[in-house]
Amino acid sequence: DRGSVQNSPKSYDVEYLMPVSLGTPAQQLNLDLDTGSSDFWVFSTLLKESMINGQTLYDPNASTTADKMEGYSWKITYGDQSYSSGDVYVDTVTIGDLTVSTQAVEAAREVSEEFTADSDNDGLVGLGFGIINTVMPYKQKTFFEKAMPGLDSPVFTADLKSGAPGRYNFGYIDDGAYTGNITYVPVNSSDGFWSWVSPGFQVGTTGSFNNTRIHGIADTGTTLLLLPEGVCEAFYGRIASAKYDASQGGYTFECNDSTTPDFYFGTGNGQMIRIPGSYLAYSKIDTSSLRCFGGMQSDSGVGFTIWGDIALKAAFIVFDQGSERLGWAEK
Ligand SMILES: Cc1ccc(-c2noc([C@H]3C[C@@H](O)CN3)n2)cc1F
Repeated sequence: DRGSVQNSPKSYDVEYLMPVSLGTPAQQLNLDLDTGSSDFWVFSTLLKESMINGQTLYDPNASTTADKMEGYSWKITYGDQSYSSGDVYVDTVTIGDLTVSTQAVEAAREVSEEFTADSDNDGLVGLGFGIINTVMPYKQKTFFEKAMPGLDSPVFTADLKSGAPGRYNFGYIDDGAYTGNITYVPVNSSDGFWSWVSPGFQVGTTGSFNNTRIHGIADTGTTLLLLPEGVCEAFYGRIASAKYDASQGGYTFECNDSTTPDFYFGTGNGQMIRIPGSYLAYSKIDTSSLRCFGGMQSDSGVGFTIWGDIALKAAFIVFDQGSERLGWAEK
C-alpha cells in the first residue's frame, strides 16, 4: 500500500498543512505533519468556544466508526511552550488515499492561545517515534507506525517547497522528486526524534568545509533552522549588514544584502545540501523595515540542533523508519 498527499505552506512558510479525512462519513481537517512530535491530535467539538477561532472541528459523535477510549487522556507541550490536551477516540483516518482503520485520534478539550490564534491549523499529525506519544495510561502508535506493516516500503518522504505546494509520500520513494543520489545517515530514535549527525557545514562556495559534527533532529514542525552558536557566527559574519539584535531575539540583516551567502550542510560521504541565501532572509522584521529576521538562529535555548523547514525545503528527505535512517537528496 502507499499514499501521497499535497502539502501547502502558510504565509512565510511558517508551517505546512495537508488535508486529512477522519471518521465516517469523512470529516476533512487541515493538519500540520510534525516529525518532531508523536501525537495525532485535532481540534474537536469537545473544546470550549473561547478556544476556537475558525478551525474545523472533529466531531466524534458524528462518526459511526468512532469509539471513545474510556479512561484515556493526553497532554502535550511543544518547543515554543504551546500546548494542548484532551480525550482519545479510535477512528478511521485517511491521508492521501492511505487509510489506517484504528488510529488513536486525540480530540482536544484544551488548546493554548497559540493554537487558537492559528485559525488554518486544525491539529497535528506527529510522525516522530511512538515512544514519546503522550497518551495515558498507555501510549499510542503514530499514523505511520500503524500504516507501516501494510506499506510497500517502510518509509515516508517530505518534499517541502519555498512558497509553493509540495508533497508527503507514504510507502515509496518518487525517484522523479529529487536529483542526484540519496545519501543515508543513521538515526538514533531513543529520544523519539529523527536524530542524526551532520559531518559539518560550509558558508558560501568559497568557504572551506568545517568538519564539526552537528547533532540534531529533522523536524518538519519547526519553521526555522536552529544551529550551534558558532555556526551562526560563521554564517552571519559573512553578511555585511548582519547583527545579533537582542530586541528582536535573534540575528537580523538587510533583506537584500547582496553579500548573503548560500549555506551548505554535510549529510555524509561528501554530499552537501545547499540552502540558498534567499531562504535565510526569513521575514521582514516589520512592514516598514528593510531588515529581515534570519532563517538561521542559535539552538542555544534547545540543547540540540533543529533542522526545521528552512533546511528541509532545500532537500528531498526520506524518513526510513524500517531501517532507522534518514535519506537526504538535492532537488
Ligand atoms: C501554534 C503551534 C505551535 C507549535 C507548533 C509546533 N509543531 O511542531 C513543532 C515543533 C517543535 C517541537 O515541539 C516539535 N516540532 N511546534 C505548531 C503550531 F501550530
